Amino acid sequence: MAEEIAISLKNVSKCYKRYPHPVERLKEILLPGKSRAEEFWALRDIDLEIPKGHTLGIIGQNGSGKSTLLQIIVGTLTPTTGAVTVNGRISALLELGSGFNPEFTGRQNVFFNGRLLGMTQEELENKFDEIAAFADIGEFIDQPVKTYSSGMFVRLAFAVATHVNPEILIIDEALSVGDILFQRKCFRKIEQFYQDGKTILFVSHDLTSILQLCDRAILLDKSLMISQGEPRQVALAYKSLIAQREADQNTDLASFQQKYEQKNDNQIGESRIGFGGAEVISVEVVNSQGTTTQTVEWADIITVRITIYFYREVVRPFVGFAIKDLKGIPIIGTNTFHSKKDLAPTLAKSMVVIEFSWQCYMSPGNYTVSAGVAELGENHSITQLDRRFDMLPLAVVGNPPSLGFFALPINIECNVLDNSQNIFSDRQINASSISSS
Ligand SMILES: Nc1ncnc2c1ncn2[C@@H]1O[C@H](COP(=O)(O)OP(=O)(O)OP(=O)(O)O)[C@@H](O)[C@H]1O
Repeated sequence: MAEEIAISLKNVSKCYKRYPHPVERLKEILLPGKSRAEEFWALRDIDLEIPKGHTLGIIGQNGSGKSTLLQIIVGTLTPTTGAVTVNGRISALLELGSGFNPEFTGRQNVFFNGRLLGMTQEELENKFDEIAAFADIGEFIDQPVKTYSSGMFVRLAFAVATHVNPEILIIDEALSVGDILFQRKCFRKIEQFYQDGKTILFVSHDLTSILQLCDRAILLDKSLMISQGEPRQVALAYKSLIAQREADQNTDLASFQQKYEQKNDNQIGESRIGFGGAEVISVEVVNSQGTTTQTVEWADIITVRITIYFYREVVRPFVGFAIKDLKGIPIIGTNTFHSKKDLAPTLAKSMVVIEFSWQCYMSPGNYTVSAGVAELGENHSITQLDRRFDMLPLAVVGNPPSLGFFALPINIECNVLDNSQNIFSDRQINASSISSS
């Protein structure tokens, strides 16, 4: 059965008028008849369908068109060309302060903003305590919002946006303003929305958040949508783009090579960036028996062995690896520079093998191994010579009793202080305080 579409954009473009100098705007008013504005296309030919129940991450450098796209979807901007269809009630957290009256108190704004978002007075009265508890800004709820810090603002705005029962939730970067505990609370709320089958659009420069929260992503660049699909692939495309921009700015290095291969046999797509000069020839994982393998036992001592060929002399080389989970979230990794194991200068046409060994306490599951070689320059500037993302799949097997990314041996002690209060058997510990840790 075809998926129901929550948001559809067909050939959407947005053109702004820009004046090269403010005086040109004045001239246009005083001497009408001739437009003195220049056209600026903030979005071009965007074709996008977001099925219901999906969480879409939107990635892109500053000025790439992300906010323009969201505003067009929300309806606060009209596209210059193209058509937008939205199926479902939207609640959006766009610019800080939009939808709030600065002179009103937080309490008044909950009602003001809630009404704008389609709630009735009665619904808001019923929800108010829940909204105030989520925002958790204490007595500031009765102060004018113009006196709020940006963190308080986003707390209240997020609380309202997520408690008005939207079918589509749109969040533009706002969460980065809140403190870490509030961010966690918001993430849980977004995950809850996802589980409830709602559609979410999420803009962030933090790729880890995109990987954690989203099941698909798009990359905008200079008004165009240049990549869409699985978040891990789109995040890699973004990293390649950033590396390419850095390379373009570095005119000393004539050739920037970018290779991209799809390795379907491993179900992982390798991505590769670098200036050349050295090459990661191979990466192997070796277990404590000395066997090269892609499946290791939990708690075994494993070695990541990286073989590098240096085409030229590199004065301050460093080599590193990263292990990521299948969402692309880094789990463990280091490099010789961070580990203060400086490598000697290498000669041209030399082969070097570097080994990183550790006891593999990663939780059982599937991972990928990435590796790279780089050169340290003046002022700690870094030139990537060859970085190979997701070269190798790695499975950790075993059955350790633990939660989280690592299953570390945990020492548990119980001291019975008073026979009448055996804390474990009497379940005196508050269950919610355990589960929220
Ligand atoms: N009202 C406007 N008039 C003219 N140009 C505008 C206007 N609003 C946005 N732009 C331009 O359109 C481009 C896209 O802006 P937009 O705010 O959508 O980018 P963004 O990807 O959200 O950036 P950021 O990550 O910095 O928020 C930018 O170059 C911006 O300067």
